[in-house]
Amino acid sequence: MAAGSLDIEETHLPGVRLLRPHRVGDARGFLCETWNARRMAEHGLDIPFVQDNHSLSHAPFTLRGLHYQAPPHAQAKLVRCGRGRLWDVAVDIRRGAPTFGRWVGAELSFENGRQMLIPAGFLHGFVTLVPETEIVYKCSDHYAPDCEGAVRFDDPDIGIDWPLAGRAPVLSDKDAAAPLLRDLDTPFVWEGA
Ligand SMILES: Cc1cn([C@H]2C[C@H](O)[C@@H](COP(=O)(O)OP(=O)(O)O[C@H]3O[C@@H](C)C(=O)[C@@H](O)[C@H]3O)O2)c(=O)[nH]c1=O
Repeated sequence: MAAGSLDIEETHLPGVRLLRPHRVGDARGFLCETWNARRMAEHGLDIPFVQDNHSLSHAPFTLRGLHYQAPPHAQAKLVRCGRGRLWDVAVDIRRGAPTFGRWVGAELSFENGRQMLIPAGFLHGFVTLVPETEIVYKCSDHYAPDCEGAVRFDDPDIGIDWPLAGRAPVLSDKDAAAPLLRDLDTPFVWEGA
């Protein structure tokens, strides 16, 4: 298999996919194509990514999320782990969607090379599982602080089964003060299957 090939796995949330680019190894290590617009378009995934983000979390069980950017600056994201291990989550918040409020989670690590593709209309969050974990993600719109929003990571109506091993996560003040989904006037509307 060439470095540009990849596996694409559907999840139970329509539009959320797990991608695994093929790594071509040799004596030096490996190479893989983490994003190839032409190849993705062949799979019907024609996403105009315009910004890449990279963050480092020192402590294990650092939890960032659950976040979204509202229209007109809604973002699809393609997420992967640059170093370490994290557990990534997407939550459907499109009003009227049959899967409204449902979540999907997957472990992304440097070792497994997995990526999560999260369409606009979904919350995104993750928790790091080991120290010094890096996340790298592509965004389909630019950062627009006025359009940012968040929902509590432990919202009981969503019921995410975070792999926290009984620990309290490290949160930003903003995330600790986030509202519940039931109190959010979600800016996303399901447009049908
Ligand atoms: C997201 C973002 C933040 N910033 C700035 C704002 C702030 O000073 C600093 C840290 O921002 P935050 O606290 O919002 O970072 P963080 O909590 O890591 O926010 C991120 O969480 C994950 C789950 C996502 O999905 C991202 O879209 C983003 O919301 O970086 C940018 O300049 N550009 C950006 O694109």
